[in-house]
Amino acid sequence: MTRTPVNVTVTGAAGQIGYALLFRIASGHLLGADVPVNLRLLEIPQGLKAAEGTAMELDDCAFPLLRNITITADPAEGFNGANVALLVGARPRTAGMERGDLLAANGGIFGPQGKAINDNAADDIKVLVVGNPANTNALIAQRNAPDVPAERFTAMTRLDHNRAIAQLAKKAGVTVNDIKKLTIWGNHSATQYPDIFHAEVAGKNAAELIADQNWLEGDFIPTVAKRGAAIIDARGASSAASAANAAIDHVHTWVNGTAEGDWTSMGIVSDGSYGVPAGIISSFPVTTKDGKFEIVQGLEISDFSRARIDASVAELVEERDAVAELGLI
Ligand SMILES: NC(=O)C1=CN([C@@H]2O[C@H](COP(=O)(O)OP(=O)(O)OC[C@H]3O[C@@H](n4cnc5c(N)ncnc54)[C@H](O)[C@@H]3O)[C@@H](O)[C@H]2O)C=CC1
Ligand SMILES: O=C([O-])CC(=O)C(=O)O
Repeated sequence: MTRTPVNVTVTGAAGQIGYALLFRIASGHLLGADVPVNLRLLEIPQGLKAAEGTAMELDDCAFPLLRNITITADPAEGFNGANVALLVGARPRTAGMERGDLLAANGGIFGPQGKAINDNAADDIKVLVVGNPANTNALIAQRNAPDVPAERFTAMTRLDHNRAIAQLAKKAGVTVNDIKKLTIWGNHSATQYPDIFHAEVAGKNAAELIADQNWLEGDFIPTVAKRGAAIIDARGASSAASAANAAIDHVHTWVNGTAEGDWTSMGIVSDGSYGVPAGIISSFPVTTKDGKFEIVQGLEISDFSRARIDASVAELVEERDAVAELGLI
């Protein structure tokens, strides 16, 4: 049976994440090895020529699943009929900046794109915001798309999730395959809280197995939370291939489901669970099935975890208030 192609829009297609992302979408890693895709590359006018070059290379791969490529600087055309939208296009930070410092530069991008999604995307649109500050940019896009169900707007904390899994696996001396139920709470920023208290290492509770509070507080949490800055310091540019990989993972898991006995982390519109104010876009532990996600409920939150979740959520509330002040939501 021939499946109907899925329309996937990528903004910032000519940027470094775009270059690492598009070839994997076209080769079937985003949605599945049997799902044909049409690519819509949305750029600003200055980025169109480079996007055309990338499209030439995509052609040259002769990907069996890639049906057609549209390149445009017009958001209405870029999001026309989109089933999946990856909002990557935004300025990256450089050394010495926090991601929140990008709010003024990037916030203005996401209102018009949210509106264009509202007016042009397919009814089943799923949106992942990657451009920083991702949670609050996702909030801006969501608030500008009143006809789209709020839960279709998500922000990427999967890179943090994957980073935390890698660090925990190293410490425990196991492979990443043995790590389950890791959670990133809060903002994709230095205040995020990577939580190992419910995580499992080969079926055993991670915090009890590691039993090393100094490592947890002095090494694991800051290493994960500040990894983006460490990459900028080492590479001279912000994470690209790992960010693209996380975007692929995020959407693949959303569409195809979490594994039995595991969950993932996604920035989603809070319903008030775990005391996170309803309406802000915060990272939670979620399970996914049939293209829908649910927050994992009933986890016991210790005082240690509570203080860290609250601090990150307080930052998200501040960011929400700042963009409200700027008239972006
Ligand atoms: N959530 C996460 O975990 C991560 C987020 N990021 C963020 O992703 C964003 C993109 O990073 P890079 O690809 O490295 O940046 P880049 O500078 O290489 O590429 C950005 C691209 O976006 C385009 N662009 C700018 N405004 C646009 C608009 N209004 N519409 C469409 N395209 C537009 C630019 O022309 C450029 O080609 C940055 O904000 C970065 O901080 C990066 C890594 C991880
Ligand atoms: O740190 C940055 O600016 C880029 C990013 O979001 C990450 O690598 O997590």
